[in-house]
Amino acid sequence: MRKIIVGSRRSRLALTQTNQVIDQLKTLSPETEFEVKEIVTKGDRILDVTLSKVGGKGLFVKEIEQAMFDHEIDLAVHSMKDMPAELPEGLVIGAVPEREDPRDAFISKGHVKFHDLPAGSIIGTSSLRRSAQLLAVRPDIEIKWIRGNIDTRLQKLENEEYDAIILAAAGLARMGWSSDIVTEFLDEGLSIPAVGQGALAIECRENDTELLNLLAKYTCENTKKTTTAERAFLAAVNGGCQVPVAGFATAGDKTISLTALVASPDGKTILKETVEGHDAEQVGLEAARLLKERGAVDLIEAARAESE
Ligand SMILES: NCc1[nH]cc(CCC(=O)O)c1CC(=O)O
Repeated sequence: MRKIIVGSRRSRLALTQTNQVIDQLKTLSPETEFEVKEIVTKGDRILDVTLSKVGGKGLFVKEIEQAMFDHEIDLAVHSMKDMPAELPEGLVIGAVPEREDPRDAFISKGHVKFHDLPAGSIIGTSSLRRSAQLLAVRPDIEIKWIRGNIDTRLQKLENEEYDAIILAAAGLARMGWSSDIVTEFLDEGLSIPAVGQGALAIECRENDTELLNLLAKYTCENTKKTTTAERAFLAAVNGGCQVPVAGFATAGDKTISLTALVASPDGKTILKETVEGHDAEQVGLEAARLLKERGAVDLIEAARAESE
C-alpha cells in the first residue's frame, strides 16, 4: 500500500479528529503509512461574519476537495455536518466511522441550567437551527452570533458578555474536554441536532480502489444508516447551514427512525415530523415530503433569503 496523504483543516478539532482516524486506520492496516497535510479553508479565514453570510454550503469542504481532485491529498476527514448534501462528481464518502455523542452541549457561566437562565440572558451561537429551537421555548432570551473554533468560543464565553454558548458535544468529547465544562446536554425535546452531527465522513476519490478497500472495514453500519436517512432528508428539502433545519435518526436491527425539523429563525414556527421505516433513504425522503406538505419549502427559502 502506498503512502496516504491526508488533508486536514488547521483547527485543533480538525487535526485531532484527523489524527484519531489515522490511528484507527493504522490498527486496521498496520503496513500503511499516512501523512497529514494542512489546508486553510475559506471558512477558517473569514471569521468576522456569520457562517450563513459567507456562503454556507461546503465552506470548510470545497478547498479540501479541490486538493483531492489535484492529487495533492488522497483522503480527508470531515465533520459529517459540514458536508453539503451532495458530493461533487468523482468523490465519495469511503467510510463512516462510529458516531460520537450527537447532542448539543449547553455551557453557561456559573453552570446555570438552560431553563433557569434569567430573562434577557445572552446565548452565543451562529447556528439558525440552535437559535430557532431555543427561542421556541425561551423567547425571552437573546441570541448573539459567535464565530470561531471551539477553543475561541469557550474563551469568548469567559471574556465577553455571553451568559452561555452551545457547542456540539462531539467536538468537545474528541478534544477530551466535555465532562468538566458542559452544564447540560440538550435532549431531543429541546434541540434536535444538525444532520450528521457527531459523525465523521471520510472522503476520497471514487476511483481510488486501493484506499476504498482499506476504508470499507472502517464503516459503522448503524452510523451509515442513520446519517444516510438524515442526509437524504437534508438534500430533499434543499437544506444547508444557512437555514434552520435539523435531523436526527436512530437505527435498530431492522428499522430507522428519523425526527426532522424545519423552523423559522425566530422559533415562532416549528415543523417537526418523526418517520420510521426500513430503508434509510426512503425514511429521509418521507420526512421531507411530510414537512414540505406543511410549508417547509417556504420557511427554508425565507430563512435563506434573509441570510443572503
Ligand atoms: N459548526 C461547526 C462544527 N462542525 C462540526 C463540529 C463539531 C461536532 C461534530 O462533529 O458534529 C462543529 C462545532 C460545533 O458545532 O460546535
